Amino acid sequence: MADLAIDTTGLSKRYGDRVAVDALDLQVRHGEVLALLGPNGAGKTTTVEMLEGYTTPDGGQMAVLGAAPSARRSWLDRIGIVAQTSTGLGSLTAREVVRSVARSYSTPRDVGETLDVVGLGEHADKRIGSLSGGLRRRVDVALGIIGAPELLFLDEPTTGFDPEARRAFWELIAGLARDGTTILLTTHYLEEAEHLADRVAVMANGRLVALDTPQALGGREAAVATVSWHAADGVREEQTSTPTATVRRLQEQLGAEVPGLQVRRPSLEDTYLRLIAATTPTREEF
Ligand SMILES: Nc1ncnc2c1ncn2[C@@H]1O[C@H](COP(=O)(O)OP(=O)(O)OP(=O)(O)O)[C@@H](O)[C@H]1O
Repeated sequence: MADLAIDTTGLSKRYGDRVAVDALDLQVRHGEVLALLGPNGAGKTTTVEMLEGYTTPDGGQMAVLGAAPSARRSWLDRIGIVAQTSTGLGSLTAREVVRSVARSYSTPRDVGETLDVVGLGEHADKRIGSLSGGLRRRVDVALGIIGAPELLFLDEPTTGFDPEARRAFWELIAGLARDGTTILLTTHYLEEAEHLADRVAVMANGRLVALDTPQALGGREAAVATVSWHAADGVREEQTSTPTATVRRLQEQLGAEVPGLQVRRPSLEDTYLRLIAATTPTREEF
């Protein structure tokens, strides 16, 4: 379909006896940010590598930007990749590497602006080998976006980032998404998925076990809420599916400002852990 950036049907991959990806049906719209979550060994990287054209599927169909992934220049020109393993070009500077890769794209971004936007401005002329792990990861991100891709694959992009760098990265990704870039992101950080993704796909044992907005995943919106407040004899808690009515009742009993009032629904992490616990675990996940 023309409005899909990624469209897979029954996509499968096995390694020996091990089914890494098991008949995956996945549709990602143009301009969408989709976060792929799942425990170690769930099949996220294998999925991404098939969509990037690095791994050949054993079964199923896929269209990525309307075509089968390939080494064709015209297709690669529209794709950006930040893989899980980092660049090994330690003896060159970030600017040299990014400038050189920019030449292989037909309409690259400006090199200096790209280095600035990933937060490498003041480190751009240092050898990559002398940079910290987090800064080296930013070089990977710069290389992923230098071609101004329509579709960007990010495989665990912020591993090793400090909280400040992670926030700066989120702003960068949100900006790319606002400009219409389609983004497929794998991450183990639930907060990252919640912050960035339009929809979240949860994989376990090679299968898709849930796909929804971060707000609605696994029935989160409809889940029972916990209302807690400070009473004279300590903290009280009530489970309810009508928290607004409970708060109104508490206001009538305790006054307009209910002391220590909190209304909590399951976090994305609570929901994710529940979804994963409901799947059959494999040995690798322990
Ligand atoms: N090249 C390979 N050869 C053999 N088995 C592989 C290969 N690549 C992946 N696998 C297996 O396929 C399964 C899925 O692995 P994959 O790397 O896709 O999971 P993942 O969800 O990306 O995990 P992680 O969160 O640890 O990156 C695992 O059982 C893994 O051991």
